[in-house]
Amino acid sequence: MSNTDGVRKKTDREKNNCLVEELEPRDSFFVGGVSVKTIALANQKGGVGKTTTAASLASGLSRQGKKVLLVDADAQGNLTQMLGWAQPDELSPTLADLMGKIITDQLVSPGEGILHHDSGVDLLPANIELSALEVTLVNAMSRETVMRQLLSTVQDRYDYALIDCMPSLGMMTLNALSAADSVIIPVQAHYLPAKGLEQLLRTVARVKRQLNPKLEIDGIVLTMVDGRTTLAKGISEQIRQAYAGRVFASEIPRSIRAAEVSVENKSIYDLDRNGKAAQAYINIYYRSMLGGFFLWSAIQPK
Ligand SMILES: Nc1ncnc2c1ncn2[C@@H]1O[C@H](COP(=O)(O)OP(=O)(O)OP(=O)(O)O)[C@@H](O)[C@H]1O
Repeated sequence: MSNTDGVRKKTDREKNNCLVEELEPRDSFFVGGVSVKTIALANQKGGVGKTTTAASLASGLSRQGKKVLLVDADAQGNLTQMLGWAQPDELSPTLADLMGKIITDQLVSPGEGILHHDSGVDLLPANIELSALEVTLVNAMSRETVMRQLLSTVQDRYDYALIDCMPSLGMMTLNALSAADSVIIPVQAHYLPAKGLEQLLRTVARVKRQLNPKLEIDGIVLTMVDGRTTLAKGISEQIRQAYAGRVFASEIPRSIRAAEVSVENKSIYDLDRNGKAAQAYINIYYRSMLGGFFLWSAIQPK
């Protein structure tokens, strides 16, 4: 794949030129930005480690003394459950209620609906109601920037906001990308994700051009890498070659401890502070704090 890399990039640019659908132009473009460093964890493929990565980066940043808000933007409410709220459907208000208030022009009090976890990380929870809200968003004014408006009500309270996106490229993910300063893309090193990744990168490019000029890509994180198999090593190598310069050097290994993060209500640092998964997440948040990669030129259509 390495010797065809130059050809691939050219082809991708051509694809960008002809396949990019235009987003409806909206006056919402001019809504003020959020001043915390806001990072969206996005990949339309399910089960790739978005939620585990969001929770692990948040705990790590919190341990560095940063004030961190986690935003569960997935109707499955997995992040909400991971942090110990086992019945997300019984919570109120949730992200859906608060975004609904923004849509209907009601006042949202700063901090409304935010839950405080013992670890020091705060959470805007989600539940199944977010699915209905996503349908409502389609006909809402400034529909792509409702989350950005909501997060602007707490912008002075946090150093970081991490948004755990749905496994889709629908309205909620567009809202997350419109609210974010940067995006981290977890990719499971288990199959070749080229097609899905190109689609995601084109979506990020459209959002940057049309809704959120400050949006950057922090990088692709390879997750659940099984270092024992030559298949995983080969796939990891191929992804690094295909997306040269856009992949974090640190890989998240497949590990029982990392899997336990989703059920133990403990962070990877509590479970295995010196393990490879914890160390890899530490490297990634340090890299992200430094501004990630400057990769934009690689995916901008000419
Ligand atoms: N490094 C890892 N090693 C082993 N298992 C992992 C690792 N990271 C995540 N998992 C497990 O993989 C599953 C999917 O992870 P996670 O929920 O973080 O993915 P996701 O992309 O957020 O999923 P969804 O798209 O459904 O929201 C979970 O059961 C989680 O515990």
